Formats: sequence, C-alpha cells, structure tokens
Amino acid sequence: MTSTTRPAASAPAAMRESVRVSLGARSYDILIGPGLLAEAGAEIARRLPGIRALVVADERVAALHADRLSASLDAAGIAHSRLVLPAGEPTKSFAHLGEVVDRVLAERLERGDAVIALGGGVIGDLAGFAAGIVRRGMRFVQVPTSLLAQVDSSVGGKTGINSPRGKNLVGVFHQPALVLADTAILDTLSAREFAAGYAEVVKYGLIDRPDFFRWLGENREAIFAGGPERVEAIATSCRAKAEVVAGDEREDGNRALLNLGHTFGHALESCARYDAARLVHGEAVAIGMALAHRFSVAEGLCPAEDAAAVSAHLAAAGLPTTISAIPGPAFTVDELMDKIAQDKKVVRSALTFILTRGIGRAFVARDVDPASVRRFLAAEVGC
Ligand SMILES: NC(=O)c1ccc[n+]([C@@H]2O[C@H](COP(=O)([O-])OP(=O)(O)OC[C@H]3O[C@@H](n4cnc5c(N)ncnc54)[C@H](O)[C@@H]3O)[C@@H](O)[C@H]2O)c1
Ligand SMILES: O=C(O)C(=O)C[C@@H](O)[C@H](O)[C@H](O)COP(=O)(O)O
Ligand SMILES: [Zn+2]
Repeated sequence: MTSTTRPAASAPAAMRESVRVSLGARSYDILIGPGLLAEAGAEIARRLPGIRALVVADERVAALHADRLSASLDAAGIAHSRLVLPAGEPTKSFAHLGEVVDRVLAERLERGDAVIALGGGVIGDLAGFAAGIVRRGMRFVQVPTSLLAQVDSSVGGKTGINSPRGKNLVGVFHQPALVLADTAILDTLSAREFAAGYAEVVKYGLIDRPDFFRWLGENREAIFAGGPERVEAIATSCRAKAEVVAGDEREDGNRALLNLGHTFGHALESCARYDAARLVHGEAVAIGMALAHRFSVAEGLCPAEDAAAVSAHLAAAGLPTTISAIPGPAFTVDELMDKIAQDKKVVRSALTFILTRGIGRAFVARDVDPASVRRFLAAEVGC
C-alpha cells in the first residue's frame, strides 16, 4: 500500500526517504530529509505546474524559515504571498480560519491554486481546513516544521479547528498534494516541543509495532541528538501512518487506532483551555497513552509491567505521564467526563477508547462503561 524509495537529491542519499500515501486519485508523496526546504519550489512546481499560492505560517516559524521557502518558490516561478498568524493552539479558531479564508479570496486564488502550510500541526490543521472549504476544495501542500507535524499531523488529511466544547470538533478530511519534511528545520525547535512530537512517534510502536518501540528504547538519545536515526524514526512513523490512512482514510474502522491516548489527551487539553503554559498536544498524548495503558491494566487487559515500561520510556524522554504533572488548578472528574462525552469516536452516546493488551497490541474498544472510566479517573486525578 505504501512504497519507500530514495530520491536523487543534494543531501546524502542515505539521509533522504520518500513515502507514498496511496489513496487512488488523492495519492501523494511525503519527502523526508535534511535540506528539502531549498527544493520545495521545484518539488511543488513539478507536481502542481503553474499554480499561485498563499503561504501560511505562525510568527515564530515565519521569522526563522519563511524567507528560505519564499526564495525557493521564487526560483521555481511560483507567485505567492504570505499570511503570518500568532503561534499556539488558540490559533486553531473560527476567527483565524476566517482570516485565512478571506486572504485566499482577496488574493483571488483559484481552486487549482494552493495553500502552503509552513509550520507545526496548528498551522497545518488550520490552513488545511481553509484549503478544504474555500471554493469547495483547493490544492494544499504541507511543509511541516515541528517533529509532531513531520511524523503525524501533515499526513492523512485530518484538518480542523478547536471549539471551547472540545478539541478538533470542526473540520474536514482534505488530503495534501505533497508533504515536504525538511528534517534540518527541526534544529530550531525547542527541546520541549521536540519531546512533545516524540510522543506521537512512540504511539506508532505502542499501536502495533513492538519492534519499533524496542528500537526507540535503544535509539532515543540519538534521535534527540539528530542524525540518521532521527530521519529513520520520522520515516518509520510516516510509513506506519500512511499504511493506516491508505486502509481507512475517513476513520470508519482501524484509523481510530491512531487515536491511542487521544480520548484522555484531548479532554486534558480542552480542560486546560489549550494553554501551552500548562500542556501542549504531544504532552497530552503522552499522559493519555500512559492513562490508556493503566486503564487497560485496571480492566484486566494489559500486563502491569507493560504499562510501567511505557511510562518509563515517556518519562525518560522528558514527557509527563500523570494528570497531576499538569501545572495549574486540578481538573475534576466531571469536567473531564464532559469533554470525553464530546469525543468524535462516540457512537450513539457510547464511549470508544483505544485500549491495549500490551505493548504493540492496541485495539478499538467500543461501548466502554463510563462508570469504569469515572472510577479510574477519580483515582488518577489525585496522583
Ligand atoms: N491532523 C492531524 O492528523 C494531527 C495529528 C497530530 C496533531 N495534530 C494537531 O497538531 C497540533 C500540534 O502540533 P505541534 O505540536 O506542531 O504544535 P504547533 O504547531 O503549535 O507548534 C509547536 C510550537 O513550535 C513552534 N515551531 C514549529 N516549528 C518550529 C521550528 N522548526 N523551529 C522553531 N519553532 C517551531 C511553533 O511556533 C509553536 O510555537 C495540535 O493542534 C494537534 O491537534 C493534528
Ligand atoms: O490522523 C489521525 O487519525 C489521528 O488520530 C492522529 C492524531 O495524532 C491527531 O491528534 C488527530 O488530530 C486526532 O484526531 P481526532 O479525530 O481525534 O481529532
Ligand atoms: Zn495527536
């Protein structure tokens, strides 16, 4: 369903990877490796000849990297303008969606033109949503700049914004035409944001790749330090996600596995009001995955030593694994349950969680008893 090749490029061939997301007419490539930003214009022009574009970036990424992207687009003859938005999760809002939409229309971009998201998952989700709804769907290119965006959010076509009632509650599926992950760009990412993205890397091991989880245990420090192991971890993550997405694009079944840790995690993010001083998405996923494993232990499904190994690995990467690690006022079980009830996996009011029988043995659990979740959370909020 997916293929891996090494494209000819200026960086050492061993450092370049290409993963295909196979979705019929909506198929696309994920290019991975250091130095790709300089080739963005040529790669985009090859796939989308003659387009004009709007580049959307947040202010931090724009200051660091947008001029290099612009130079590459100029060199390829791609006329473009730039929209710079505030950094951070609150930017995934109706107000900023309106801003992107208005700018696309003001520039008179056509359906065949492109929105280019240069940034982390926040910009990718927001700009992708705008591209999905303007003129009922424009072209869209992802240039992910955070580890999280390179291993997860830029792939698979989930786009959207948050609501005060819950995370990602408004959005559309809209696949990009190309994902261009320049791994050297991660050198300017903060240590906290790198660790947050690493949580989603670990997720692929925990879903169904126990060998990858073991490999991460042996290579975590090298991945954080940069070099070939980092590229390999990103490529393996993209391959894992591409396979799942190719088999279930719109989450009618197994794609829900990619939500491991997210039912708890999204509730925590929403209760923390998307405040980065308290919690960012990857940290919420780390806590959520630790909770999903402990809940699976409590339900008699998973060996306790597997849950302990997961928490130990996440903690060694500098990630939180308990609710009480979140700074600020404590959450109540009622407010968490209220957010969990808004989860998109809910079916006829019944809760769905991704639970596990052990490391690499996750499964979709339908109709989970809310009383068990409530009891479990009551014990967890205090520890
Ligand atoms: N669509 C999906 O499938 C999917 C998957 C996972 C997560 N998400 C979403 O992604 C979002 C989280 O993404 P994120 O962690 O990238 O957050 P983010 O976009 O807020 O980026 C994190 C921070 O890092 C900064 N940054 C990004 N790249 C940088 C770089 N190269 N150098 C310096 N600073 C840089 C940003 O300015 C921001 O302050 C959440 O909204 C989450 O819901 C979506
Ligand atoms: O791509 C997916 O599918 C995922 O679930 C990936 C998640 O890491 C990501 O956070 C996604 O945005 C969550 O999806 P949601 O449908 O629960 O909003
Ligand atoms: Zn996620």
